[in-house]
Amino acid sequence: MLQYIPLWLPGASFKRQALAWRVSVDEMAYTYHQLANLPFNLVKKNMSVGKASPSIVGEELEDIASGRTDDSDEIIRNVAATSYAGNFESLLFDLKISKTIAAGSDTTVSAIVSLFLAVCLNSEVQRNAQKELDQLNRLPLFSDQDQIPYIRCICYELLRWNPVTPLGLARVVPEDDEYMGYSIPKGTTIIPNVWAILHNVYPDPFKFDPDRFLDPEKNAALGINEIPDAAFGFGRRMCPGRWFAFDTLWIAVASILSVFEISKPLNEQGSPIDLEPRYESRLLSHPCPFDCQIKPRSSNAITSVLLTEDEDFERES
Ligand code: HEM
Repeated sequence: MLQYIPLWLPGASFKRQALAWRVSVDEMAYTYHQLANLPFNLVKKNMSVGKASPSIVGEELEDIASGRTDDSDEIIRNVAATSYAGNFESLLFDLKISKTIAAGSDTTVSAIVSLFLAVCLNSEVQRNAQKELDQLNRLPLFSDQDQIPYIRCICYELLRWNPVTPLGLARVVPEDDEYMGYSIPKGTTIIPNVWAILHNVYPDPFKFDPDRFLDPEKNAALGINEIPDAAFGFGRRMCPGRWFAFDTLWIAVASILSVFEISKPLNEQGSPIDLEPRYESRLLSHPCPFDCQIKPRSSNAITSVLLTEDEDFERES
C-alpha cells in the first residue's frame, strides 16, 4: 500500500530515496553494458596479433573457430564480464571512472582483505599456516592443497567469520507456504540471514578459528556443515562461481602467508594498536578500512615474489 503514498508527504523520504537509487541502478546497467565488451575485445585484439595469454575467452573463441562449440560471441562476452565483475571496482579505477557500482562489489577481494584483518587479530593462525607452508620451500601450487590442509580451513573460516554477502540474495516464494507456524503467502520476498546461519550453529562463533574445519566428522556430529557453503547461497541459484572463487581465495591466502608477515599497526611508541573487526553494512560487505603492517618474511620471499612477475603482461590504458 506504500506505493500510493505521494512523494511530497512528510515521512515519504523512503520513496524519494528509492527514486535516487533508481538512477544509480540504471547507470550501473549502462556501465555494465559498456564494460562487458572490454575483456572480450582485449582478448580478440591480442589474439589478432598473436599475443593473447591463456584465458576463457581465448579458449572459447578457438573452440568456435574449430567448430567444437556453437556458443555465441554474446555468451562468451557475458561469461568473461561476469567473471570479471568481482573486480569491477578496480576496473573502474583503471578507467578513471570515479563512480562505484554494484556497491563496490568485490566478492573474492572482500574475503582476501578479511585475511589481513583476521591474522592481525589472531597471530597464532598466521604462525600455524606458515609452519605448514614452510615445508614446501617455495611458493604454493594448487597441487599442494592436500599437503597443506590448514590453508583450506583458513579459507572456510574467512567465508564464515564475516560472510561477504551477510544477507545472501533475496528470493520470492513461488507458492503459499508455511514455516514454523508462520504463513508465507505466494510472492513474499524472503531474505536469507546467511550471517546468522554461519554464526548460530558454530561454537564460539565470533572467534576466527580455522581449526573448526579440521575435523569434518566432529562437525557432522554437531550437526554443522563440513564447509560454510551458505556463504555462496542456496539451491539452483547458488553462486556458480564458487569453485573459481574458492580457488582464487586459496591461492591468494597460501601465497600471501608464505611470503609476508602481517601484523597490527604500531603507535608512535612502537606498541601495537588494537584493531576491531568492523565491517561495512552493505549487501556485499567489506572490512571497514584498517591499518596493518605487511613485511616480506625474508630476502628469499622477496625473490619469490619478484620471480612471479609476468613479463608478457601489458597493461591496457
Ligand atoms: C568469495 C567470493 C564469492 C561469494 C561469497 C559469492 C556469493 C554469492 C552469493 C551468495 C550469490 C547468490 C546466491 C543465491 O541467490 O542463493 C552469488 C551469485 C552469483 N555469483 Fe557469486 N560469490 C563469489 C564469487 C563469485 C565469482 C568469482 C563469480 C564469477 C566467476 C560469481 C558469479 C556469480 C553469479 C553469476 C551469480 C548469480 C547466479 C544466479 O543468480 O543464478 N561469484 N554469489
